[in-house]
Amino acid sequence: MNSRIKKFLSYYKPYLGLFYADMACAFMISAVTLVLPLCIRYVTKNILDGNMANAHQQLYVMGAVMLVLVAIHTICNMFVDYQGHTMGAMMERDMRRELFEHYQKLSNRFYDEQKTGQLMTRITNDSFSLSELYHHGPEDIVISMLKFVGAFIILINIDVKLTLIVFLFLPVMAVYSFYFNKRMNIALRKSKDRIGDINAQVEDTLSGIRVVKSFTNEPVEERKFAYENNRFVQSRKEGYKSEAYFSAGLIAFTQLITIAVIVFGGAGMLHSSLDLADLLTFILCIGILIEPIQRLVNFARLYQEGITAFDRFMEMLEIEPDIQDSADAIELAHAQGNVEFKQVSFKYNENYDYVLKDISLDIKAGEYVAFVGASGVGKTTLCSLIPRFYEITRGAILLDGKNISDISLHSLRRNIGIVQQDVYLFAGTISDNIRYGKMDASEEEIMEAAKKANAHDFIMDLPDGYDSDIGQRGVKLSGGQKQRLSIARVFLKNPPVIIFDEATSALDNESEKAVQESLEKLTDNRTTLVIAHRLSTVRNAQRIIVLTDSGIDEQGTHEELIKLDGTYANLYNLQLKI
Ligand SMILES: Nc1ncnc2c1ncn2[C@@H]1O[C@H](COP(=O)(O)OP(=O)(O)OP(=O)(O)O)[C@@H](O)[C@H]1O
Repeated sequence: MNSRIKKFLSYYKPYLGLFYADMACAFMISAVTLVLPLCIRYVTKNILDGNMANAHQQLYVMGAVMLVLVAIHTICNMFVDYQGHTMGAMMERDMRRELFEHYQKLSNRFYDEQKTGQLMTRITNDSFSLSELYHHGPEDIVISMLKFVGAFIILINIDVKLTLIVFLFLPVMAVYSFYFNKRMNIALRKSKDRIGDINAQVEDTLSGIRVVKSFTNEPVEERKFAYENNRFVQSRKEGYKSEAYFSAGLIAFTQLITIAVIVFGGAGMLHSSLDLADLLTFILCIGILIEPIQRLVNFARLYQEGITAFDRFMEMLEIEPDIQDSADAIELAHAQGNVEFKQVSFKYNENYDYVLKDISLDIKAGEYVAFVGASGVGKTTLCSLIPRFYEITRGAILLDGKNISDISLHSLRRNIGIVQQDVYLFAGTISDNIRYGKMDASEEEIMEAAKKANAHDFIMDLPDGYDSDIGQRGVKLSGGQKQRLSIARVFLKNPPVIIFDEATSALDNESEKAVQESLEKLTDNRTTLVIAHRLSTVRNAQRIIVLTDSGIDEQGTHEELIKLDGTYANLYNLQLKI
């Protein structure tokens, strides 16, 4: 069996009991639907013809039988609707969890190329389409087949000629239904895309709401939004038009078939080849015969959408994370913090130029090293290679003498703390965000970390202290406050190596001083790599490494480099003038 089909079916495995029960109910629904008209036929043909002695009693018995059938039908319908959908939702949850876990394994290189909105669509909309197929697919096929074949057998047993007349209509009806259903699907897909465009537009405007307001460009944004919003209505209009043709057409076909049956069946009655009970049963069975067509058309749509979603799901799942643990990766408990670059070269993509070329660098445990250099020269890139956010192209990076590609990713990253330039805070409270450094930290530990990060005082000034909500991405905090929270987070993590990518945007003097002080405390007894933009950070460094496009240009202490009167001295003098 094709491996994708196998994978598709594997999601049923934990719910086989529920699946079989669902199928059994689908079978019962079809059976009862077919037996009911036969009961009505029996009543009209045998009980109501006035020849039965105990007609009254028989009538009540049949009434009771039909009541039981209706009860079974109702219970089975409820089971299919409730448990069947629940099974679909649980399968959807399983697939979503698998994809989410996979997303977390994919590397930075992957995310550099992707749009977050599209990845979100795959994990939400696509899994929903699949859950519908998982649940309704088998059920629709079973019910449709059983009803269609069952109704056909009943009809042909009543009157062959009349059945053939009905079957003359069916191909036309099927073609008509598939045609309009296809158009409906195209419009449906279009309107889903339009919703995606509206989402993107809203996200864009709301993310940049401060810029919009500062330029008083609200009308411009409203126009852009109105454009997308109107395109959505247009696509919906097309969809509703096809839907109207589809639904009204199906009703018309059913009515046409019923009229044909009444006319031709009536003629049969006049010629005494058919009685009233047969004609009545025939008319009741027409609905049962036609309903599967509608169901199958619906199934075709579900199938198409579900399989497309499954293909997209598998495409994503089959992307191999390009940074993984090696087969015999070692666990590094607590590193000392010696970091060595051996002839390291790196480019982001095969088609790009090298960002770093033959970098060799030996940083001793506990050393405080600052990287300086022009913007875009590769300072951030160099540091992001140590936690293996990107795989180096050539050379080797060693942590305590061990090649980082031989260390398990988890233990490597556990030993490295990073304070990013663009601090990312999660929606939630101050406490939640600091705890991110150590998920089992106590309230005392959190407060201790905040104190070390010079964050405690400003936190206590907030109305809810540590329980204050910081808003989406920490919008309710200043740049310096966000940075101190991210430093507190690293204090809790307590790694032997830290990378501090200094914020380029200027902090006010007080904030800068607070950040600087907390950073100094953080660097105690740790290997510290600072991507420096400010003179104050550079001056404190035991070693300054000056990067240029051609690699490491100079290294030494501030005094040594000033004396050298080279690139660093130039940079320094330039900053002083500003
Ligand atoms: N994810 C990425 N994909 C492709 N190229 C990238 C990526 N990130 C950075 N670059 C490129 O790599 C080069 C080095 O960027 P990097 O951010 O390391 O420089 P930097 O020295 O830290 O700059 P700055 O001081 O402005 O932060 C730049 O030319 C940049 O355009």
